[in-house]
Amino acid sequence: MLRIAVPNKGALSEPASAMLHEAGYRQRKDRRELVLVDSENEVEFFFLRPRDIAVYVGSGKLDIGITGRDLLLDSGANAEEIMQLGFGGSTFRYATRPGTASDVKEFGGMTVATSFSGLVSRHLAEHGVEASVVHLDGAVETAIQLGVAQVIADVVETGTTLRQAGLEIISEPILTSEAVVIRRREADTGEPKVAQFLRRMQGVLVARRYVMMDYDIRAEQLEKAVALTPGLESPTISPLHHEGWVAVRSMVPAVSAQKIMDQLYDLGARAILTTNIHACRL
Ligand SMILES: Nc1ncnc2c1ncn2[C@@H]1O[C@H](COP(=O)(O)OP(=O)(O)OP(=O)(O)O)[C@@H](O)[C@H]1O
Ligand SMILES: O=P(O)(O)OC[C@H]1O[C@H](OP(=O)(O)OP(=O)(O)O)[C@H](O)[C@@H]1O
Ligand SMILES: [Mg+2]
Repeated sequence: MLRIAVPNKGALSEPASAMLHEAGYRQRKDRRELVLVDSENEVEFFFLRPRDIAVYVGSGKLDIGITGRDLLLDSGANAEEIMQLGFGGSTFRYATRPGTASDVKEFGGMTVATSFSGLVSRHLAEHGVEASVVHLDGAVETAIQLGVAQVIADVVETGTTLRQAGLEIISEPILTSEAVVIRRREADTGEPKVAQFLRRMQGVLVARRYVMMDYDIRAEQLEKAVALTPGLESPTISPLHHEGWVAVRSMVPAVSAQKIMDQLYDLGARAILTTNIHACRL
């Protein structure tokens, strides 16, 4: 059985379970379920706090985990990221009240409040800044108002939380994060069960990002049309009963599908259809 750690709460929990469900795995129906055996797929899921997942995977107790890159790096665990999952995107940044500082280098002698003290201590040291770091569990924005710190370092997605706390971002992001699949360092990612899991997750990513496009076009315009829809490997071209016409089938990025349809129409293509991809293996 492959043993996989999944966030049991927080921002990554629901999208992680949704993605696993799309990949054909059983997922829990009740949030109080902490372990779930999917015997059909020979996988066992452990629903754990996102912050603890790198620790379990790094120690080798669990084979694979889904967590945030920021949490992985903060943990210092013996684990590495092996796949990006395209959700839970955020930046990790410093913020202060306006006028406190305009660069990390000015934090010397100040106190920085954060839930990611490993990450922040390392970042300050790399920049040669001697500041104190106070570890808080969450809602760190309030630490400034309460006089516990002059600077905070936290996850920023839309920036709403910072704005509402009257804080402004300082400097470039400490890092850009998203949900990732992690594995213990030195572990074999080519191991068949792990490779199959990664292929399934990759299949979901492709199914979410691409649509299948079909259209008919005059043979003399085929090269121009194919340049617009090159596909991942190469488009399928089939003859049509109507002489001088061919049918083309190709995968295109979902975000540009409408624009490509307009361009194909202008080239003379007709019966242009897009359909969602439900699942795939490349
Ligand atoms: N607003 C957000 N948008 C995107 N990702 C986020 C957001 N908030 C947190 N994350 C990401 O989610 C992961 C876990 O953080 P989260 O805040 O969900 O866990 P937690 O703080 O342990 O749980 P909780 O907030 O429920 O106590 C981190 O990788 C973080 O980058
Ligand atoms: O930029 P925004 O879109 O406002 O999102 C960022 C906020 O989301 C997270 O908070 P969460 O709800 O997880 O609370 P926590 O601080 O208690 O973990 C994070 O810690 C920020 O406070
Ligand atoms: Mg949180």
